[in-house]
Amino acid sequence: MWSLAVASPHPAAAFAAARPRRRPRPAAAPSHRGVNPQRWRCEKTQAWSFWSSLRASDLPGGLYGDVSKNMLKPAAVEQAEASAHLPKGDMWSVHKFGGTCMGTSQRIQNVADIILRDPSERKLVVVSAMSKVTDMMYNLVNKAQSRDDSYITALDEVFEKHMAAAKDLLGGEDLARFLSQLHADVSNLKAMLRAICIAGHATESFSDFVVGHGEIWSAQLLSFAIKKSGTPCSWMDTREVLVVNPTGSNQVDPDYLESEKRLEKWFARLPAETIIATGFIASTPENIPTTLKRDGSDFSAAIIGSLVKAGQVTIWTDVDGVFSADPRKVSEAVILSTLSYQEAWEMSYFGANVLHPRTIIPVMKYNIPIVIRNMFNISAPGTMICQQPANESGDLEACVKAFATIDKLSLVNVEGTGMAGVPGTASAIFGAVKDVGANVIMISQASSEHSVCFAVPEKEVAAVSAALHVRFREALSAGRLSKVEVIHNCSILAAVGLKMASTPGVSATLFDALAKANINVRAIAQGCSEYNITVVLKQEDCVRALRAAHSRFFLSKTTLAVGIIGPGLIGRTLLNQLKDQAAVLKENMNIDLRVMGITGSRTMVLSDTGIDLAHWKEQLQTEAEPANLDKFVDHLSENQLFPNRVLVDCTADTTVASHYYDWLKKGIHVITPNKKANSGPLDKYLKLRTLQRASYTHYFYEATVGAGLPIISTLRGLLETGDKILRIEGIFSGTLSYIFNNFEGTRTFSDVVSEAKEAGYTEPDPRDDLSGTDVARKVIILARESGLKLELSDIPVRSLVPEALRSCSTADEYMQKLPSFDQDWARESKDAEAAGEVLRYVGVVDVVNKEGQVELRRYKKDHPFAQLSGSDNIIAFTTSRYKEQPLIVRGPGAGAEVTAGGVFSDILRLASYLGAPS
Ligand SMILES: NC(=O)C1=CN([C@@H]2O[C@H](COP(=O)(O)OP(=O)(O)OC[C@H]3O[C@@H](n4cnc5c(N)ncnc54)[C@H](O)[C@@H]3O)[C@@H](O)[C@H]2O)C=CC1
Ligand SMILES: N[C@@H](CC=O)C(=O)O
Ligand code: NA
Repeated sequence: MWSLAVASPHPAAAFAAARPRRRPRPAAAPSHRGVNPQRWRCEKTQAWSFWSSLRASDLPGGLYGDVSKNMLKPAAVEQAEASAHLPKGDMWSVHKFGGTCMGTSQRIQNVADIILRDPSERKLVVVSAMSKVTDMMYNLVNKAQSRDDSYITALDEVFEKHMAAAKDLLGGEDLARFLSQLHADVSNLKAMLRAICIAGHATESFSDFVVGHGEIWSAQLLSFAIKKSGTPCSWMDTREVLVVNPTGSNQVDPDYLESEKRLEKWFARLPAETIIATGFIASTPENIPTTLKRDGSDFSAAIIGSLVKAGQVTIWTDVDGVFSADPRKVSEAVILSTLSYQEAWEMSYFGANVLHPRTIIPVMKYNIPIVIRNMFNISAPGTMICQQPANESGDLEACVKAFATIDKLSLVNVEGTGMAGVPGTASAIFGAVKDVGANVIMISQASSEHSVCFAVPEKEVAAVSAALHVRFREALSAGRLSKVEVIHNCSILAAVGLKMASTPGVSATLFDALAKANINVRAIAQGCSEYNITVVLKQEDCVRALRAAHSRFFLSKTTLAVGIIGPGLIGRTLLNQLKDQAAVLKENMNIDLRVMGITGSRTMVLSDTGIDLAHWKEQLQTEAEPANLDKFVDHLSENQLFPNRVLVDCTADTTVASHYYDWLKKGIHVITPNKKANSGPLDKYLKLRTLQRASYTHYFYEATVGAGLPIISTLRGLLETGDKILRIEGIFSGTLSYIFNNFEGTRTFSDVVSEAKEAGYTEPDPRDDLSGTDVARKVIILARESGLKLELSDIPVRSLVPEALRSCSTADEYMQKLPSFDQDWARESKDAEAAGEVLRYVGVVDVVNKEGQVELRRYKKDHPFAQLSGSDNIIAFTTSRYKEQPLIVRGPGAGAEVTAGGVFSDILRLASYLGAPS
């Protein structure tokens, strides 16, 4: 079972400590009167009427002989004389233990201990059969029906299972009594199954009668186990008490009045304080054995809880309570401490295995709280389902309690202008749907009335579509309806919460979370009951949608699946920074970054849950597979665990950059220090930016200019606040800055270039720096950011690569040959020095004249550009607001740590755009 998590503590959260406790009476006295111990009178027992209720016509002629007499004598009859005086004043505490809880003798003993620890004066415990027994019993009937003799050995197994449990649990007289009853039951069942085998058929009531023994034995075992400790305890065969009417389709309706009467009679005979009742089984008004069908023992507990007006019904299971979302899909799902009846109801409708709505109805009538608890983790307080006061806080998180999903649906869209204002269209549509017996999960119609869409289970959609085509044949051919369209492979995501719709912002937050995870919503429904908002989406997006919505409302971690392309200098430095900072981000900012893949140009490593960043290098050597960018991207985008995906391109590769458009289109965010996309062909750049602006997918590239320095963000800030950029001028190359800052005196030009390369300032190929191309790219990036439509080829560049070295085939060859030009550089530098000047390689974006320049210029020694050191960049923005004195950003503009830091801060910016605290 999984259930729901709680967003904020509710007064009822303290329930665990005081459980079970008195429940305030509902304001209006319920019309249905409960069992009143004062009114119980001793009446002549009717118990045997049930046991003789198997109709003669149901039994194969004569074979059963005296079956009813041989059956275990009901506890009611057996113990009728042993009536203690009735306790007064306190309410019943009703418990229900399912098959898993009653799975072994040890577990039955644990159940007994739980009951004994319950301080309530009156306890009524509903039990299922020991685990697997119900299936074993159905199997007996099936075998007998198909005339398979092995039902005999199968019945022996059932016998042995219970005998073994009894021997473990009981001793002395109790054991002997249980075993003799068990033996008698099994002999009767053997005779009955033999009859079924001969007839080759069992009626439903025969089958229900056989199967019900599982509950009878488990109730007896538990009652003996409790009695062993000296506490008086009776067992109740609920077939004597619960009366239900079959309502077709595997459902029954309890007859509360008749059940109450019978319960009173039962208590009149047996006014016990601790009662173990059989779950699942009941009888018809004609005393024919039946079961509660699919609603099972939970329903038994709820009906009995309502009959005795219990103080509380505790459903014991093997999970800690109701989760905020399916924990198999959302690892951060939390246990809800409280849920209203309506919320629990909605959740179970939307697929959460909380409690069947029918289980909630009987107890809801009397405001009886249901508590779901884990029998294997008694310390967990569980989830209390009760009537909750309206949430007055207006707090979004408190409004949305939980999320649930339903898969394998199809959306049917009936569309056409002929529907608007025509009464009866909806009735015709849903009449056709009803005729094929399909179950409509949700309906949505926009007020234009031009289309009605609804969701049905995938397996029913073909019949629905065919029926609609037949029903609307004329309207379709006359054009009054344009189409009956089926959209396959859909899922529903439902946000559930009592006070959602009256709190502004809930749906905005939900849809924003979905939009940011690039999830397309196909249809929406929200009733005015305000309990849920339902969205239909593509099934493949459903888990991501669930996670995105859950993390937004529950302030759980903003999770981000990261793919790193190019673990070179910047890539590996970034990976190190991520490793060092991950715990802090989780702790302080609720951001959970998972590197799901790292790819170089030859090999790649992928992970479903996140690569261990302390060992990625070894993994890339030992566990790697051949690099394949498509597979890498698919791996990231198909991961269901993390709704938000980002690719970080740390290469300098043009081909990698050419994929950004497709990635953004897939909803994958892109972050990069690679300048190729933004300085490549203008049309592609514009297409990329247009897509980015139109979508919720982000593309950040701060490190492409000035590395970690805030250049792009400063420019954006100026533009977005309405400033007008006139000119951007500066030293944009860390490498060239370093070279001209350090190339003085006796040092050779080639030595300083080698130092810059060693320091990690240069591009993978240092000729990109020396040729001025890198600066030109940055000028283009800033020019385009400022609105100029320039191509790289529009920028005249003075290359510092000597003509003779331009044809070098590799960077290494270039570096080797560079010293032969040191003389030329020494001369140029000396000339400048003689004039009291320095050489500086500058870039200019002249927005006024719509052009860019890249030049080697000489500046006086007192010019700000002459004051730099190391790999400093300096960028001066002259704008309408910063006209007299430009706005200047200065600092190291190249190097592994600062560049990786710039990329990292883009990742965090993305996380904050996705909802992480800023
Ligand atoms: N070094 C610096 O100070 C700064 C660098 N950048 C940019 O950072 C990027 C990375 O620079 P570095 O780390 O210094 O270069 P690098 O050469 O050390 O690393 C690049 C990595 O990408 C890999 N790679 C190349 N093509 C690939 C492909 N198609 N698929 C997968 N992997 C591929 C290479 O094998 C290498 O491991 C460049 O675009 C550079 O312009 C930006 C600002 C400053
Ligand atoms: N090679 C570049 C690195 C940053 O973009 C530079 O030297 O500035
Ligand atoms: Na920058």
